[in-house]
Order: sequence, then structure tokens, then C-alpha cells
Amino acid sequence: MALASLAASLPIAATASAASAAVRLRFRVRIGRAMASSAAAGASAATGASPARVGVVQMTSVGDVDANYATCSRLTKEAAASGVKFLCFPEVFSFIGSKDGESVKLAEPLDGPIMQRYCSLAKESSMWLSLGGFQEKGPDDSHQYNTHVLIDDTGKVRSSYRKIHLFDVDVPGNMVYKESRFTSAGDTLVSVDSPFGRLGLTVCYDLRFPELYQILRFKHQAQVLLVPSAFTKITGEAHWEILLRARAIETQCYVIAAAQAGKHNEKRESYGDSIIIDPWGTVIARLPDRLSTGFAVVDLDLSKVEAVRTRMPISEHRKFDSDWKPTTI
Ligand SMILES: O=C(O)CNC(=O)[C@H](CS)NC(=O)CCC(=O)C(=O)O
Repeated sequence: MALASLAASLPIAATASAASAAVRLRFRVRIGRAMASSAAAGASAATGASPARVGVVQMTSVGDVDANYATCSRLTKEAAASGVKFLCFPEVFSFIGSKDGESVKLAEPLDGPIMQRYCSLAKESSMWLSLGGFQEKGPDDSHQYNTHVLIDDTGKVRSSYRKIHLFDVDVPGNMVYKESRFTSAGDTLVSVDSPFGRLGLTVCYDLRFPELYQILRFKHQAQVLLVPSAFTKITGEAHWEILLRARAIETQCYVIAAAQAGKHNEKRESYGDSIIIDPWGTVIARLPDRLSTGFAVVDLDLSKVEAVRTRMPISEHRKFDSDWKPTTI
């Protein structure tokens, strides 16, 4: 079969469910030619056996920890049935409150009961989970950390990253956010080796600070960047895809960005559009903003990361402050 037609015919599964009736959608997402250019990728797409099959979730979390867990559990089991080995959830997957300070009261350490449930889910499903934006108990009773937790397929917390850049922003035409009121910033960059390459962990608003991604690529040697998010509708429409593709292109990494979508309560709405981008900057999977709950799947091909880097060796071409003559401003 010609590569182009193989690429065009690879199905990407996505599921969607309305609140009452569970509606199952299957639709095709365009997939880059290079993804399908290895026989292994094509064969595993048919058998569901790829070790690097990953999924990106879109969901509408609410102010109910149990309801959100039920959604995450259902999606994880459906993804496992599609051969997914690594599923990425968005920021605040576990809880989105409608009142100020509500989530800090629910904050728990990573060995607390909420995260334990997700660890059991990962183990039962033999699935790695990226759980972006968990309300981790903070340094005092009035502050939490906004923590991206990575659980392996044995149910062990492999790594965690506390969001460094906090969203204290007056969104034009929307509301003033002051994340730092109840959240303390992290101060440590985190990357972790996995069967899906070296992963760089970030959260949401971090996306606007490219130096963080530069360090993950050039110091940590990350191959896949994770950006679980709950972008606002207004900033998401304006900036989301552009920022994500820029990070993929300038780091030559895969980018997996799980998004919250739709209305969480009467005050808060997020911009959907969960995306997976390849290291050339091509969007290879996406869930439209109008879709509330579901996931999309791709087979990561880490040889593509190396291929892009070999042909365009930006790591060798980089110049630094110390390489330039001092400038007068
Ligand atoms: O407070 C919570 O419930 C969890 N935290 C979030 O949802 C955070 C802070 S309000 N949201 C963002 O960072 C949005 C960034 C964004 O929209 C942009 O950069 O444009």
C-alpha cells in the first residue's frame, strides 16, 4: 500500500459521551505521513500492540471528586481496550470548584486517598497516567501546589512537577484570575524516562514561558513535552494552538496537550482542543472544542524525533549571550 494512503486510512479512535446517553464516536484524524512510514507503526495500529500508543483526554471536570474519578476511570478503561499504554489527562482533572478557596480544602498529599485511587486505576489498567494539575497539599493550610503527577503502569508515582508559573492574569473580556492566592509555585523542573521517551512535565500557563521548554529539551534531553491545561476560552482561542506548535517546532519534541473543555459551573468555561503534535510541528491528533469528553490516540514514533533533529541540528547551531558582542540599547 502506498504510504500516503496508509497514512490516510489509519483510524484514530475517539470517544465522546453526553451526560445522559453514552454516545460513542469514532472519527478519523489526519495523521502525518512519517508516522505511518514505519511498517511497525502500521502493523501495530492494526493489532493494538504498540508500546508507544498514547492517548490525550478531553473532559469537563466539575466540583465533585467522585464524579470526576468515574469519568477518568471510564476513559482509562476504554483507552486500555484501544491498546493505549499512556493516557494524558488535563489540569484540574480531579476537581474544579465554583467557590474561591474550595479546592485548597480538599488538597491532599500524593500518598493520600485521592491519588491512591488513581494509582490503583493505573495498575488495574496497566497504563501510565499523566495527571496534570492535581491539588496537592501545600506548604500551609491556605495554599496548595498545582502538581502534575506521573504514575507508571504498576501504579507507582514515578514523578511529580509543581507548576512554576502561576496564572495571575486579567483576561480581556473575562475575569481576573489570581492563582497565587491559594497556590504556591513550584521551583523544580522535572523530566522522566518512560517507554514513551523522556517526558518533560509542565502545566498550562507554563506554556507561555519558552525558556522552561528550552531547558527541558537541551538540558534534560526531553523527547515528549506534556502540557495538561485548563485554558480560558478567550486566551485559548487566541493563543493555544500557536503556542503549542511553537514549543513542538522549537524543541523538536512531540507535544501532548490535554485540555479541559466546556462549562464547569456557571462562572467557568475552558477552551477544549486537546492536541498531539509531532516534532515537525504537525498536529497529528485533536479533539474539537465542542467535544466535552473523549480521547484521541496516536502511536508515537521516537525515531521521528531523531530524524527531525539530525536533519536540522538546532542543538549544534544555538548561540548564547556569551557568543554575541555586547550590545548597547
Ligand atoms: O485554579 C484552578 O482551578 C486550576 N488552575 C488553573 O486552571 C490555571 C490557573 S487559574 N489556569 C491557567 O493557568 C490558564 C492559563 C491560560 O488560560 C492562559 O495562559 O491563557
